[in-house]
Amino acid sequence: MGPHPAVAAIRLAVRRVLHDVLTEHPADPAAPRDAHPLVLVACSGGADSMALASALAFEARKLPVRAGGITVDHGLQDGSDSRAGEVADRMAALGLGPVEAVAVTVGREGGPEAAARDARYAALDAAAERHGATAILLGHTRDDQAETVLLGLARGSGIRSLSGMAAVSGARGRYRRPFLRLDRQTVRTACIAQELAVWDDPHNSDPAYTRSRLRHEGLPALEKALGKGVVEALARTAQLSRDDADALDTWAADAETTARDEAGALACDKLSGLPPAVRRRVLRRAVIAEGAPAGSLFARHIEELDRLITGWRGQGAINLPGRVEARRQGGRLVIRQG
Ligand SMILES: Nc1ncnc2c1ncn2[C@@H]1O[C@H](COP(=O)(O)OP(=O)(O)OP(=O)(O)O)[C@@H](O)[C@H]1O
Repeated sequence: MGPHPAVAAIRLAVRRVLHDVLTEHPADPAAPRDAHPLVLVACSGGADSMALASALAFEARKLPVRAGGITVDHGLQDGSDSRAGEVADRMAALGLGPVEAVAVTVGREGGPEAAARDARYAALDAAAERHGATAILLGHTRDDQAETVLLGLARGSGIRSLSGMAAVSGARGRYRRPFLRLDRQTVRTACIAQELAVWDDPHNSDPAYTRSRLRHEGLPALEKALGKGVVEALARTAQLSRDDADALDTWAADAETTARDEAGALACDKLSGLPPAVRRRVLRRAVIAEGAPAGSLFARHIEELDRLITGWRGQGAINLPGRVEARRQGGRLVIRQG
């Protein structure tokens, strides 16, 4: 008898990603194990990432791939360190190695959820470097993707935000999300079918957190009103938006090159001839290139810059995040760090 269909589905999703990794980083099956690429799972101990850990351990045995795991202790609850140790033990029991529990200090920048996420990714990046890992797998599902799209919509963001999470992201494509096309229910069923011990993060059901309210109240209400297909539709919106946003970014990169003069200033007439979506992207790129942190550059900053270009006065200056100044000098826009 084969595995439960849900278990087969999660294993297939992981196998595909491992094949992608091996296509990009070919490994000789006859070479010593140490020479095989290392793939780590980022595991919170929750159902999604434990299912991912189990599928990685299973699939890696059949391939020239080493499989390990990292769990991050955010230190936000009593006993979180011993729980992280337990998650590491569970990963080791699945046959993963190396496994590591990493403690981080969570700052306050941007609110508790964003601060925890930043600290987590910094720790995962550092772990990947330390262990020489080729890839890190994350357990985001199609349901997480739908939530991310809705959160972007509610912020009034552009299509880049609506494109949600990429299946492959990070420096050199380090982060991979094998479950992005699987629904959460399949992943949870796979956990139950394999009798995996999982830990439920109380934050995931705490109504103080926006994502948790969306997960437990918002999405079920939407499904009731619009039908069960809404999660799949939102995930499709993410994919379509990603393709559109990528196309606009490429257009903006070309337009920026064309608009720059020898001194690096932007020609206002060339910018004003561009569609607003492309012009906004060119401006954003130019400001970030001067050192403004992407996360602190908001739509209102770009709108202000846009008015500087299209304004009739032909002069003026504005200050932007990261001590970047934009100055209009007749037909030119000079953006510099002050
Ligand atoms: N403390 C952590 N340590 C390591 N990886 C983590 C940690 N928290 C989250 N991750 C990774 O990020 C993914 C998304 O986490 P998030 O908490 O947003 O979603 P989730 O649906 O609750 O996932 P899970 O059921 O695995 O906890 C997880 O599946 C896991 O791969």
